[in-house]
Amino acid sequence: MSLISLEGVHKYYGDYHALRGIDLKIAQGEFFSLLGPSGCGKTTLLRTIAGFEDVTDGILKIDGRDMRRVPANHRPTNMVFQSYAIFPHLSVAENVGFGLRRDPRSRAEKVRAVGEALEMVGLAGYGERRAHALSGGQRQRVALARSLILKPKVLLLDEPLSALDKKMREQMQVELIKLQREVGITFILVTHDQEEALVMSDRIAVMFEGAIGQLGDPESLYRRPNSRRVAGFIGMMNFLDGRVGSAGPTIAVDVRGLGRAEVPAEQAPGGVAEGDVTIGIRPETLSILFEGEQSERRVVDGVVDEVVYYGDMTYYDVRVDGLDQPLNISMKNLIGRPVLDVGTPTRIAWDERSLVLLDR
Ligand SMILES: Nc1ncnc2c1ncn2[C@@H]1O[C@H](COP(=O)(O)OP(=O)(O)OP(=O)(O)O)[C@@H](O)[C@H]1O
Repeated sequence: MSLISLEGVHKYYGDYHALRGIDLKIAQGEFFSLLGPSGCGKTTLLRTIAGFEDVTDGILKIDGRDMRRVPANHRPTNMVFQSYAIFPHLSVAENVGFGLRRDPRSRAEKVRAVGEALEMVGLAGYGERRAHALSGGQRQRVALARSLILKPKVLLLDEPLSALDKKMREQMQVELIKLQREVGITFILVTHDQEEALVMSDRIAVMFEGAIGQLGDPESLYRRPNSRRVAGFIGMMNFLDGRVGSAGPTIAVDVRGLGRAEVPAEQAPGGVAEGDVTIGIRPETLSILFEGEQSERRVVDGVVDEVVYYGDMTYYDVRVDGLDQPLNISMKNLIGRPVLDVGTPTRIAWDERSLVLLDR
């Protein structure tokens, strides 16, 4: 049975239709992310699950129980906020134990619970520190410990890492995954950072304008986006014009600039009809053929138009006859492989298996 289930959930703020028929089931122990551009409704959906917003229409159940008229503080959920609202004048231990104020357990038991929670988030021994003397990452851990100590069934995280610098954010991502596996609590994360969602989640719902555009595990979202919008939001993608000649178990498609291709139907996850389509190709599935290299794959000629060097990778824009936009190609930098200059004539290898057929 799913821990959280939403059926036809709508939310209006006055006339504004913020959630437009959300159907979603989230399992016990899942790391689930809500991903989407600013204003798509992900925070609204999270706050609806938490009970800070009511459902205008539809059904929300947690643990089999209808949540209508169940206030936030009586739900088995706990929210960790973006602006880690910890009390600077209290000690770390006092902050973490804050939610146990009215708990009937003895003082000794509470002290033990605080110690356990601090240990979980890697802050054992920090209990006596004043909260204001902590780094951003440490404060975020205190906020987490403060939620975990309440033993919620579901932890709701609203952009919890957005205030941290890149290195710290990446470190905390790994720690959060480990922590979630250890405690086995369902995590629902709101993020607009696609990389964060891909790294951390078991499954992701990609949202646009109050609705779910696609729901899936990170790999299927990346490899088989069901629309141009999803494809453009997750990772880099080249979009080419194409024309479908016949659509059956394999789809015959004419890809402008590249040529004819036969594509298995599973590479059109959104479905496809005869006529004009958009074709997606990820930059890392195209490769530049360097001096003397041969390829079994299809090959097309081009000229290097732009080069961006990233240390481990180089990103090339390569002009190809018949295409309005250059192709974006990412190449791993290997020893003995030169970085090409702008203007270098080159050949590009591509593969029918990496084409994705998308709506226009
Ligand atoms: N209390 C409110 N009253 C009226 N409109 C609201 C309210 N809260 C949110 N909205 C609107 O609902 C839409 C969805 O907002 P929401 O905060 O859920 O988006 P989001 O996807 O979380 O975006 P962001 O990443 O910018 O936080 C927005 O257009 C927002 O302006």
